[in-house]
Amino acid sequence: MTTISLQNVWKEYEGKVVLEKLSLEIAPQSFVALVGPSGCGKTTFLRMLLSEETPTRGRILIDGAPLAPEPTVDRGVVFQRYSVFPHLTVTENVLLGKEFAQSKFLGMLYGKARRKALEEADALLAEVGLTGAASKYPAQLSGGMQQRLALAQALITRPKILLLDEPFGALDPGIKADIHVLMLRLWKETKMTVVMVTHDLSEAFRLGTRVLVFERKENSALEPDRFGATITRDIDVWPPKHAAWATPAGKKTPTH
Ligand SMILES: Nc1ncnc2c1ncn2[C@@H]1O[C@H](COP(=O)(O)OP(=O)(O)OP(=O)(O)O)[C@@H](O)[C@H]1O
Repeated sequence: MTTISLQNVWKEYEGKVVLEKLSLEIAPQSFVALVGPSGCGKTTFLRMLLSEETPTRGRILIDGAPLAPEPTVDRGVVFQRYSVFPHLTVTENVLLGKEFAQSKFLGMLYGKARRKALEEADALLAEVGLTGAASKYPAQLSGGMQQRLALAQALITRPKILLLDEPFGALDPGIKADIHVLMLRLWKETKMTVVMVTHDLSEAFRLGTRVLVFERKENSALEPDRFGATITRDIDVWPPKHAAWATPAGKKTPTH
């Protein structure tokens, strides 16, 4: 159960204001979809939640405590591309998430710990419909399968927060629809808080419990760097998804 709070957060790069006056409470188990014009700072927002960037002003709190200064395993991330490592097999890619979590320095799992991690990886691969692809390399998978793998890799550490940067943006519509069903199921089962950037409004409303619109309210031709984007719309999606998306027993996971 993770609450994210932003208190008057600003982000500037070399005097250029990208984001301003972000004050926001994200309730536990929310699925927040972020939309807005290109370049308005959506990825920057995610990177701040991941501690890859720090706010220029303001505070970000997780369950009331300041955000850790570096990325931690309780925050998973999936990008549109390049989330997985091409030289590792599907299973090795999933294990890698676990290995990073286990030991920052050695990064390898041995003996009993490795066997346990392998069991977890197998279960997760089954969950995302990739059992048959365990020994393949990412280049041998379709785009949809690669994103399923990226999800499995992000989920092996059981993050409390999952950050998604246009994860399904490059997928064909049919494959996208299947992975949406999977995403909602994973979100429900894990009880994570999800924050997803998307350019696709219908995706935002299909997956999100809440849709945030980022836009620049003010523009100045003379001082183009003066104003950043902020939240201009904050929409609770109706009907609420928690009840409607109960996982049926004997679920079926497509494999593309
Ligand atoms: N490390 C950086 N140094 C300087 N400027 C940056 C840096 N990262 C992002 N920016 C600038 O911040 C602004 C917002 O970028 P960001 O990638 O967050 O936007 P976005 O809304 O995610 O865009 P898109 O929808 O096109 O992916 C852009 O003007 C970008 O050039």
